[in-house]
Amino acid sequence: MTGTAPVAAPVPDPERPLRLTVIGAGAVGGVLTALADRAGHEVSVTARGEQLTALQARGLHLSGSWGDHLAHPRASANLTEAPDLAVLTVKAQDARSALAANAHHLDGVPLVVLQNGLGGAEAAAAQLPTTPVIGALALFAASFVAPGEVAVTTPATTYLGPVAGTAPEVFDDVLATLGTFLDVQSTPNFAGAQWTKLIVNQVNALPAITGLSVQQTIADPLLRRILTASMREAVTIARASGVHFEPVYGLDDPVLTAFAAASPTTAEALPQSIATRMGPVPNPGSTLQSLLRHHLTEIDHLNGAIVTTAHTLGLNAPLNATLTALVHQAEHTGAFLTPAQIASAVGLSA
Ligand SMILES: NC(=O)C1=CN([C@@H]2O[C@H](COP(=O)(O)OP(=O)(O)OC[C@H]3O[C@@H](n4cnc5c(N)ncnc54)[C@H](OP(=O)(O)O)[C@@H]3O)[C@@H](O)[C@H]2O)C=CC1
Ligand SMILES: CC(C)(CO)C(=O)C(=O)O
Repeated sequence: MTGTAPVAAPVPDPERPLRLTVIGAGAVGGVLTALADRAGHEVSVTARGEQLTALQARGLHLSGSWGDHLAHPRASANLTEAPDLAVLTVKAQDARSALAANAHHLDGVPLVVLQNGLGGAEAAAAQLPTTPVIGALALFAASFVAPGEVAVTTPATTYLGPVAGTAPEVFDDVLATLGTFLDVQSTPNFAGAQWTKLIVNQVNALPAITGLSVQQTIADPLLRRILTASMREAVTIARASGVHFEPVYGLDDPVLTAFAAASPTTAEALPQSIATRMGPVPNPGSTLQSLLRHHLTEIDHLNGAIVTTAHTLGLNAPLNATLTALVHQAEHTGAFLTPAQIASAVGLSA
């Protein structure tokens, strides 16, 4: 894959385990916690609600594509000491308050911000000016099965990119450390990689509106047509704002340029290739998972980011705007829609 460089992982030193903390150990953070613990690192987490109670009482159980492991990380509502390395894995809308609550222990500590959407890592760097920040984009899929239980439904690479102001040697150290338990690659243009991931995350909205998995959504002819159209709209807006798509998950600038130029029917091959990569284990996606836990979603940072970008250019992204509104409707009503209802809402004939 061009523009990315695999890194040889160092062997963890049993004499001095690395003290890694995961801020917001939900689905993705839970997976990182269990993998890091299995690799011999000393892991602590912050969590809240039922998840915090379960972690303190029973520990954290990982299952799925990366095997089974039971970890007993130190769990608290907020950090109680400064770690060697921190990873922030809360949803975008919780990032600012989670960082504010832990800022005192993050001074000078390398912080990986693993978050979908645009600008999360950059916002963290602006909020914590004395903390070196590294951006991360996970392509593996993680499910929050129950408090204390997480599962990997699709194994895949996590892409890391430096944020302006972070020293190259700090970035290299973090890449090597995460490489001791995770499949990681560096990406030089992190903003371009965030955009490519945002195109992949077009798969999130329709499952949240229908209650279906990503794979079921893409298998449905009507939903696949809507998804293809929303992805094409997103690529068009990105290109209008001068984005260069970095290689992520088999997508890159030439692939997405050809996707936007293809006939709508030919273009459907792209979401189908994403479903194939995701494999057979149903993946609800992180947005539907928020809804199923009766939480607000990240949708304003996903399809909503396409709408915002369009507006800054004096353009519109009507399909992404409607999908954003339909996810908000599902947040408020708790009811799912059928493919035909969605087609009617977005003005497509069934
Ligand atoms: N799940 C996936 O497959 C993937 C997710 N991502 C991205 O990774 C990020 C994390 O997603 P995901 O793991 O699914 O989200 P989750 O909601 O499962 O995990 C986030 C956790 O952080 C907790 N939390 C929020 N604020 C705080 C706080 N201040 N202190 C302590 N804990 C807190 C949440 O608690 P509560 O439940 O109470 O809100 C929740 O348990 C998102 O940006 C997502 O888009 C990227 C790739 C794949
Ligand atoms: C890659 C994918 C689609 C995995 O589910 C994801 O990023 C998400 O669910 O938010």
